[in-house]
Amino acid sequence: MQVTFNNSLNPSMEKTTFTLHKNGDSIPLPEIISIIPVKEDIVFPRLVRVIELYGKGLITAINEAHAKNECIGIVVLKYHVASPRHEDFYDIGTASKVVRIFESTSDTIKCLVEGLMRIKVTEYTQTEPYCTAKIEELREFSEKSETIDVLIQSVKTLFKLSAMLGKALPKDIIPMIDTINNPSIMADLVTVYLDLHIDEKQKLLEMVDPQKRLRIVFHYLNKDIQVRELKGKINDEVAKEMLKAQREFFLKEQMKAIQKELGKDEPHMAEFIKLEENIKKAEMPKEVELVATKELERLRDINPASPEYTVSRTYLDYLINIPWNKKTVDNLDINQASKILDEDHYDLKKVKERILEFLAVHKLKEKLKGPILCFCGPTGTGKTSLGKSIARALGRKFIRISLGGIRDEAEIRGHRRTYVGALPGRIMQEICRAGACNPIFMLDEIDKIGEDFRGDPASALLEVLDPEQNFSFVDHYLDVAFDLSDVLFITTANILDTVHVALRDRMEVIYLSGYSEDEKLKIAHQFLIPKQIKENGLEKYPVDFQDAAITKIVLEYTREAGLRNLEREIASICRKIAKEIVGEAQVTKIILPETVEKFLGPRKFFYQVTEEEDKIGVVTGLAWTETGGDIIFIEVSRMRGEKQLTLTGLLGDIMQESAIASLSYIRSNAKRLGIDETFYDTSEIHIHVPSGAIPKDGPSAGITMCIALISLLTCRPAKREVALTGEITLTGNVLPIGGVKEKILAAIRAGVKTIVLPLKNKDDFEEIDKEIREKIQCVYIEKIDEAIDVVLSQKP
Ligand SMILES: Nc1ncnc2c1ncn2[C@@H]1O[C@H](COP(=O)(O)OP(=O)(O)OP(=O)(O)O)[C@@H](O)[C@H]1O
Repeated sequence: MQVTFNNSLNPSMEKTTFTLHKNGDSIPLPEIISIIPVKEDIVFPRLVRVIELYGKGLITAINEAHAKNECIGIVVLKYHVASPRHEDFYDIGTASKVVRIFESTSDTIKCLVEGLMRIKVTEYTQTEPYCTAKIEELREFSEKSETIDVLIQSVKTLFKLSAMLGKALPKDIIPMIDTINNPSIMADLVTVYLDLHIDEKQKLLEMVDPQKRLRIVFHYLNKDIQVRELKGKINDEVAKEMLKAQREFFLKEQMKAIQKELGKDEPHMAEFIKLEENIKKAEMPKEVELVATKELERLRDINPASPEYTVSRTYLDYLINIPWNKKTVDNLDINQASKILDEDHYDLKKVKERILEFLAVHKLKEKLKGPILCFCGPTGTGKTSLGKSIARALGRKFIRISLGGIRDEAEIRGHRRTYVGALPGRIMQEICRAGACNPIFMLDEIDKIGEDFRGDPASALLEVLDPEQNFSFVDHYLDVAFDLSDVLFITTANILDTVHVALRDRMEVIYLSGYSEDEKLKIAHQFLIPKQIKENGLEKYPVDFQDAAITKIVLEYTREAGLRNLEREIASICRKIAKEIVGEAQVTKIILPETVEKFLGPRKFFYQVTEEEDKIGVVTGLAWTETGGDIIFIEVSRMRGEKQLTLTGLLGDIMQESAIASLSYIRSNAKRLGIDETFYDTSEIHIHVPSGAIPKDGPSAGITMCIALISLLTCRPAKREVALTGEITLTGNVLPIGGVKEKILAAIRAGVKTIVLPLKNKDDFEEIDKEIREKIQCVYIEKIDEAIDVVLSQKP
């Protein structure tokens, strides 16, 4: 239904044209009129509108009223029903005049009506073919007041404002509204253009007080303006966003074109899209994702031909490939772990026990945080392979890096990206390679870290190994924090003395000592031989290694506390057998001591001290090296000369000082020891430790050197079968030393019968297996003098 404003509405004509009284001369208002129900909109007095009606009854009513120039009453339906009856009509409506009929068919009629006044239906008098009813006029209040004038002005202003804010209105309505001063017309006209529900408009029609209507209209207009303002604001924001998006799109298109010109064409765009996807997939922490996104933005601006592009790209690749949140699932079944450890290693009860405790705590606490384990012991005693077993038992990835000889801090923590060819440190590189953030990380040979002008790698490790700090480890290259707290670090060392004090403090040391001959025999049978047979493809040609043959290898072809060389020699024999099989020669099936010599050549080591004669000035000592214990022979000789001490055999500072201390002790106690007090005035003393190419150090050869000197100066031969170890002080006290088990094993291997130990090492000796202890006699001393008669024979 379209509403149009009657053009004839102007102040001068208002009264004559739009007001109608019962006695008015245009159309008389009869007592009974036809009632026309409309569905949608209300016809207000003094306004015209086009209505379209259906149904024969209504068409007849309109046609008759038009022909007879009679009034009709237009009322609105309360609710939409298929065939409405008069109960469904509102009582109050508008008496109207049919101004013109546009078209009339048998079914519809379209006409222009003009509202005349408010009426009330009092009683329906006819319902067929159309309704007629008795009506009465609803007279409007018409007093004038200042309030009404102000209200009219306010409504005008708000209406105009609403139009300015985008209210859709016929184009000549604003100039026209300025001319209206009648409050009733003003209220009705504005009501027509308000977006109100039909019920609300009906209420306004029913109100006879124009001032009240004006107030309500004012209120609705106000609300309408507020909504429009809000809509405008939202629209502005949306438009701004749109503009921004359009601008970005436009710029990106431009950039693409520029990049294409510069040679950075589509393939690279595809690469960037891929990188963007990968960044999202990498599950990085929020702050890292931000860094990566920024770097990607930077990468877009770099010419792919420039070296800087590669640097930036490599950096991004590292950020993407770091397993920020990728974990392997731990297998915390203690029995299974114990089985795996036993499968891989012989004995090592204490170590295995400690590892199982570790796993048990992990199972209870969920997060394995705590001391870093450090396996300390001679080479080849199974430190690295234990680490592998733990990884296997836990179901974690295993990483191993050797710290031996590392001098540059950047090896641990990476170079800053400003350096040419910068890369992340070994820690982050290996974690990237493992693809999980919770591997077992073995830092091998922590005792061999160096230090120079390029920094102190040990200090960098302090952060890595500190559970309180390593949750935010920052690699210099990556420059973002990575959480290392899920990584299980295990370190290995041969000796603890050279390990940085602070590092040692962070670790729980588990000692692995060397193996005795018997143990080696068992390990060879149970582990090393089956392993080498498998590795050399001899599964189908079983080889029988006799005990005597293995013992021969252990004694004559290896000199170690561990098993590495033993395994190597066994591997060598297996290879020789493999060659026999392939060369179709006669295949050796049983390995006897003779076969060992045939395959491995002449013996490599001569330990047997019993093979040598007792001599003056030559004493058997025990040393502890990285390969375990070893025996050494300290030789001293005296020549004509004057107060000179010569030391040879690549002796370290501590060993040299021990030699000087021994000499001083003898010189100051010469008389008591039965030595000429002036011997040094006329002689030069030379102390030599054979195997001159091997560096030796440590204080434990002190008492050996002292006894060698006493032997020389008293001309009493030293028993070769007696070996000594202990530190000496200037007053002749003997101090305890380390590596007792390794030294004892080496002594037994070499055929030593008696060993002289500092009294304070008694506990260490008693901790060793009884079987081993029974093979050697031990003499404890507190003072060097107590060793003299044990080691030296009487003058010949
Ligand atoms: N108790 C053992 N039972 C079975 N095999 C063992 C045992 N101890 C060591 N091995 C074997 O000895 C070989 C050498 O061990 P591994 O490499 O672990 O020595 P390591 O202590 O790490 O030496 P390094 O200090 O030189 O690194 C391995 O093949 C290992 O399987």
